[in-house]
Amino acid sequence: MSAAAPPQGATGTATPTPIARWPQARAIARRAAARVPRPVLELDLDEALGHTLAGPLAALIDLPAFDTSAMDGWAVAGPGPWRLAGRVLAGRTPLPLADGWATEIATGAQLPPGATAVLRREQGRVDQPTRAAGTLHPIGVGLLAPGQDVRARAQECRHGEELLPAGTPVTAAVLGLAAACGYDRLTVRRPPTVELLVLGDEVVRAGLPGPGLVRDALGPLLQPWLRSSGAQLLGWRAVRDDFALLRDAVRYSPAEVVVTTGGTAAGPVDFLHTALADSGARLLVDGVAVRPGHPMLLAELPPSGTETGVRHLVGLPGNPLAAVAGTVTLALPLLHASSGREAGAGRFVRTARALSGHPTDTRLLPVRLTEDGPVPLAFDGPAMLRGLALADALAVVPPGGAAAGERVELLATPG
Ligand SMILES: Nc1nc2c(c(=O)[nH]1)N[C@H]1C(S)=C(S)[C@@H](COP(=O)(O)OP(=O)(O)OC[C@H]3O[C@@H](n4cnc5c(N)ncnc54)[C@H](O)[C@@H]3O)O[C@H]1N2
Ligand code: MOO
Repeated sequence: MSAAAPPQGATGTATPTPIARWPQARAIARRAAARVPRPVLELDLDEALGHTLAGPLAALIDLPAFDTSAMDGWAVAGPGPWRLAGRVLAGRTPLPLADGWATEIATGAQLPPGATAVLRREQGRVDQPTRAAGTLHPIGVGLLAPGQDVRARAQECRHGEELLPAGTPVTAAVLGLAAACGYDRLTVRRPPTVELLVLGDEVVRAGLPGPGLVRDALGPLLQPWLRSSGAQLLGWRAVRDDFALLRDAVRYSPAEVVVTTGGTAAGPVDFLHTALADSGARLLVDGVAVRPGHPMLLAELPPSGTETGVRHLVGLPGNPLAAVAGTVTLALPLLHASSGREAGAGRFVRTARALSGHPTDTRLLPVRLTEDGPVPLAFDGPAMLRGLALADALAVVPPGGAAAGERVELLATPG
């Protein structure tokens, strides 16, 4: 027996787990995350990007906070022509405006009390006998409607109004909205920590692969996907095809979620199952009725030295598109749920053409979205990424295929 081989007896779990249907596998992954308590953190806005809101975001002020001019021009009171006096710039407090008067105003400036509308610069002409005084005449506009070109206070939201639900991913737009309504810090879920282990002696991380070797496609592909799930990626490393190395890498990983690639099948150096059994892991999913990717698995790991809570391992198959299928089926649902993100309603489109499926299993198909719905891309074999790199989404084709006119679910492929 080589040093790479598992010990006698460590040949897998005692009770084989039945192959899960694809929707069931996703649900199991989400449910597994529910067992993990998830504390909250307060972060400055510039640290919060990519996290997930722990509670609803409620406005701390009215938005806008005051009646605001939507245009450069004049704030006017009553019907024109108007006598002209002064100006209001953004950021200044205006004086009240009496009926029949107008004052020059900038976009974003606070409307003077008493003003009824804003006349745009291009809609007015000023007779100005002196620099201090003049008369403003409207050109080409009839009676100004009350509130014309005024953004009324609280038009967007009222103080205390809920703007976003708990579980919303913090995007750049969320940061902008939070800042606009008064936040300096956000309360977010503490992200789950993840470590990526890339298995396989044949996998090289740089340069042109030599004879019999392949370049690691999954480290570069999966790191951004895992990060975009709301998780904190602790790092990734290559693990050689050696039973003890793999077992220890899994056992002592500091992460709450370990994601492995390769080693899921039954090859002579596919040690993942035996390493899990030897580590006291409990398989929650061991194979999924999906193509590609059917050897994917999900296991619950006992606590490690550094991580004392429940830990999980997602085993992705080594074939790159199969690993992608495992990511969208098990890894992302687990990590989204751990981050407090909602499952979402799912996105469905009608397919104009029939999509061929697997006789008994769900098929995940890289597609381009056109006016006719999803169009399958060529080069969609389990070992290929050429189709995926051009894809807008993965179409979920039910067992037996989808007929023309049928609705199919689309899974987003993170950017
Ligand atoms: N007897 C059986 N053999 C296989 C089965 C089966 O059911 N019975 N399933 C096949 C399917 S389907 C898949 S998928 C693969 C899964 O294999 P593993 O998860 O054990 O992965 P490996 O054997 O380590 O690698 C498979 C393939 O992928 C290449 N690879 C691995 N890692 C990377 C990487 N990081 N970047 C690029 N390419 C990678 C590796 O070189 C192999 O070509 O098992 C089938 N066999
Ligand atoms: O199902 Mo495998 O996952 O075909 O490549």
